[in-house]
Amino acid sequence: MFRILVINPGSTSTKLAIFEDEDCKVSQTIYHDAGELSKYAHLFDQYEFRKKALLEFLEKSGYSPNDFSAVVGRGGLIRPIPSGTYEVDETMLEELRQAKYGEHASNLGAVLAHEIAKLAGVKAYIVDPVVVDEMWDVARISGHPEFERKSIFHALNQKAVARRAAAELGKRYEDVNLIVVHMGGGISIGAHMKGRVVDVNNALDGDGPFTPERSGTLPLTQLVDLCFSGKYTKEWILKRIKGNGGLVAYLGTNSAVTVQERISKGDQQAEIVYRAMAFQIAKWIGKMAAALKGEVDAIVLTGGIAYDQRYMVPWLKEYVSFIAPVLVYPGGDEERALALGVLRVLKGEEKSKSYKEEAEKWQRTKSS
Ligand SMILES: Nc1ncnc2c1ncn2[C@@H]1O[C@H](COP(=O)(O)OP(=O)(O)O)[C@@H](O)[C@H]1O
Ligand SMILES: CCCC(=O)OP(=O)(O)O
Repeated sequence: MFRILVINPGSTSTKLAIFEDEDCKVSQTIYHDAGELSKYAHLFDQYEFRKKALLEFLEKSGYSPNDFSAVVGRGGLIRPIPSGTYEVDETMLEELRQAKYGEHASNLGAVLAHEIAKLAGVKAYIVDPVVVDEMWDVARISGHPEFERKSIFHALNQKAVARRAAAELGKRYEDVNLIVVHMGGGISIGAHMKGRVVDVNNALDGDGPFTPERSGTLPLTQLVDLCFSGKYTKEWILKRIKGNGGLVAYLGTNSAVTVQERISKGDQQAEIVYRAMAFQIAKWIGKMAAALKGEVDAIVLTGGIAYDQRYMVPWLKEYVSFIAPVLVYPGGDEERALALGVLRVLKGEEKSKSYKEEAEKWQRTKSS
């Protein structure tokens, strides 16, 4: 039996789980509100507080680092690579610690996994990091050669629920076309064509709907004017785009649960903002339907906000049911997908990939 510790840091939560082979023995989701997170100027300033949550989880569950066969963390902002299970290595750790490719909570996954794995003398892994890139070249073109659209999204959960949806449709993932919508702290909408995510919004940039904590696509000229107004620092503006945008900016909370409570008590401002989020998500689903030329087997809703059966799910169905049937997987399958990715390696069913080799290979294909 293999026992695997799973560490999944998200922008609004830390999710932890312990698996024994395929069985989840214990799991916990800790939500972090916008006020708590706003104390930290940079992502790595959150390291100790997220580590404390992890150690408390281990203690409360009665485990110590020595109990694990391997540790797996959510994969963060590194260089673009194909889908798969990767051993955490020094190059990856250094890039994450320096935030060489940007800041996001997922960057903490590999670093925390490495720290616990080192104590136990076992290996640390990541699976399907947020930079998995299978995008068509035509989807990379932004509108100006100095700007490139990038594939940064909830790759792990999108792939996991897409496989589940395909199985539910009685087909292989490689034989279906799906639009997968992950609604968490960030929101990504991916066009999955026969097992490949051929287009997706960059969930971290101004590309997509607004989200609990991000602004999404903003009117460009107004943004440029703000940048040159002389009133704000670059950090302040970036924080409005990611961290203090979206629901946080309009309603002062990153919690869709709080917004739903406010709507149910008659808060009209909360209702119009939350409805606008649904409206923007629906329009992105429409874009992805066009990318798939209308051949869509199903639309799959997932992530924390897909638990919202009162407002978000029915609103989205109202807008997009004409495209394809809508399947709902609330929360998602991230912890299981992380554990199973490592289990396949531990059982010898699959080889783990080398980050350095795959990143260099990806770069060579791009430049050839
Ligand atoms: N039962 C629920 N109903 C509606 N929204 C929910 C529910 N549970 C969590 N959420 C919302 O989902 C969002 C977080 O989703 P999650 O996928 O956990 O995000 P992340 O991994 O980015 O932290 C938050 O806005 C949270 O309030
Ligand atoms: C980095 C893209 C994935 C993302 O937005 O994750 P969260 O929803 O956890 O912020």
